[in-house]
Amino acid sequence: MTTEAETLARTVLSVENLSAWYAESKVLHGISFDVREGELLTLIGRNGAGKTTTLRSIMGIVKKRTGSITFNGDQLIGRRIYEIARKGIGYCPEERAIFSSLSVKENLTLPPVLQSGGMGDEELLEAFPNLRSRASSQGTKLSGGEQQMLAIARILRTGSRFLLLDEPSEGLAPVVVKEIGELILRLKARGFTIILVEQNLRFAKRVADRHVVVENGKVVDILSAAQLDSDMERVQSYLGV
Ligand SMILES: Nc1ncnc2c1ncn2[C@@H]1O[C@H](COP(=O)(O)OP(=O)(O)OP(=O)(O)O)[C@@H](O)[C@H]1O
Repeated sequence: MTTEAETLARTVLSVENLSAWYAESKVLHGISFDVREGELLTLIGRNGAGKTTTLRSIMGIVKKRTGSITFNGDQLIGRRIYEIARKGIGYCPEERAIFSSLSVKENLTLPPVLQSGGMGDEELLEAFPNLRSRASSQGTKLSGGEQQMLAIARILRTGSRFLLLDEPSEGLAPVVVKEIGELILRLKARGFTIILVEQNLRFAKRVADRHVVVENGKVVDILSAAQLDSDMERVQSYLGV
């Protein structure tokens, strides 16, 4: 059943028949899905299914791609990374990309503000209290959870309202995964639209509205949160768990 909110929310990102290559190797084979305003969508699937490549294709990091990716009606295929970032898409890669020689404060202030409405430094330190006490610590001296928080905080400063988060829970202790989950839910409550790549189904289930299942570079299923709840076996079979 479609809820009234789903019917009313407009489509922000539309991916249609997306194929992508690394050199001569084709890894995405016609991916299609839509993301609505304020929605939190996960990409789930086994290792190597093509989830990260989908995010990297949206962001323009994977350059050889065909099909269509429209963001607020603008075509992203053929656009460069900085042009895509300027449209208000923030990407948080799996490896977090914290600059090791820079302090927390320097890491935070490095990316340019691209859109108005980004969080100010004080607002960010309020939202991420553990970063305040670590403000002058070197990036790599942080715990995995703190690095993940910093990586997310950094894109919030740019003013992006559409976030691509690649496995933010990876390698973190359960208590930290819970904190990251709470942070993501707070962002959702503030109206951010999010695509989350996630292998941790329990985590994905807690935060998402819909789940796109990717297998061998194709979308094989799209499930609502309610469908995931009632049919965990189906999803687990996709993930081979
Ligand atoms: N830089 C690269 N050059 C060549 N092939 C790559 C590169 N990065 C990924 N691949 C290949 O592309 C396919 C899709 O990888 P991708 O990283 O998108 O998968 P994934 O679903 O995100 O899985 P994972 O969770 O393991 O990152 C895999 O077969 C992978 O080996």
